[in-house]
Amino acid sequence: MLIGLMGAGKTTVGRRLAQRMRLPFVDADVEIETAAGMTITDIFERFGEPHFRDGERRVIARLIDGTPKVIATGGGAFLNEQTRRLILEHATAIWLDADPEILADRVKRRDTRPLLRGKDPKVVLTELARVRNPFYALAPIHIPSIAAPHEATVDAILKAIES
Ligand SMILES: Nc1ncnc2c1ncn2[C@@H]1O[C@H](COP(=O)(O)OP(=O)(O)O)[C@@H](O)[C@H]1O
Ligand SMILES: O=C(O)C1=C[C@@H](OP(=O)(O)O)[C@@H](O)[C@H](O)C1
Ligand SMILES: [Mg+2]
Repeated sequence: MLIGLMGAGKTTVGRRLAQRMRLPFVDADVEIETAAGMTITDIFERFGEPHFRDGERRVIARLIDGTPKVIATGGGAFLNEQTRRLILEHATAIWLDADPEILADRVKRRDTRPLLRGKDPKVVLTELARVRNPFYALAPIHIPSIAAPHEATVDAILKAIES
């Protein structure tokens, strides 16, 4: 289960990790969008963040309950106390970690993250790192999300899982 801030690479690295482990890959954000029949941006706009977090918790509970898989969470999932407990008790949490400056650069390409809309991503991500990193640090595995290739990050994760 990959956790960490927006742009850390949970989705992209998670997909490669799953291929290497020959496990199915699921992105919780995609599952939420499918279940709700609308985009994350629309869920935030129409129902607000608490409603999104509630759906996120239910989706992650369902995914954890199923067959073994690699799961990419959305960056805020681990901050919800119930979701965090589920993940820590029933999955292997892997924190993909990078500096806010690097993350800000990576998230510029897509405009699908409601928390960053119309704001300076570096400012938002610096504040989120301050608040969230102490929680992410509860994960048993901590991996720096270095610059490409993703394969190097996947190797580091596989090594950490083995030991
Ligand atoms: N280690 C990396 N080096 C360079 N670019 C990366 C790296 N990890 C992710 N990216 C890029 O950053 C963007 C955000 O990655 P994504 O996997 O969506 O992050 P997350 O799901 O954690 O928000 C994507 O365009 C991705 O290709
Ligand atoms: O950090 C967050 O609170 C969020 C991160 C997003 O996922 P990514 O971390 O995959 O961008 C998505 O779940 C939503 O926009 C909220
Ligand atoms: Mg993602």
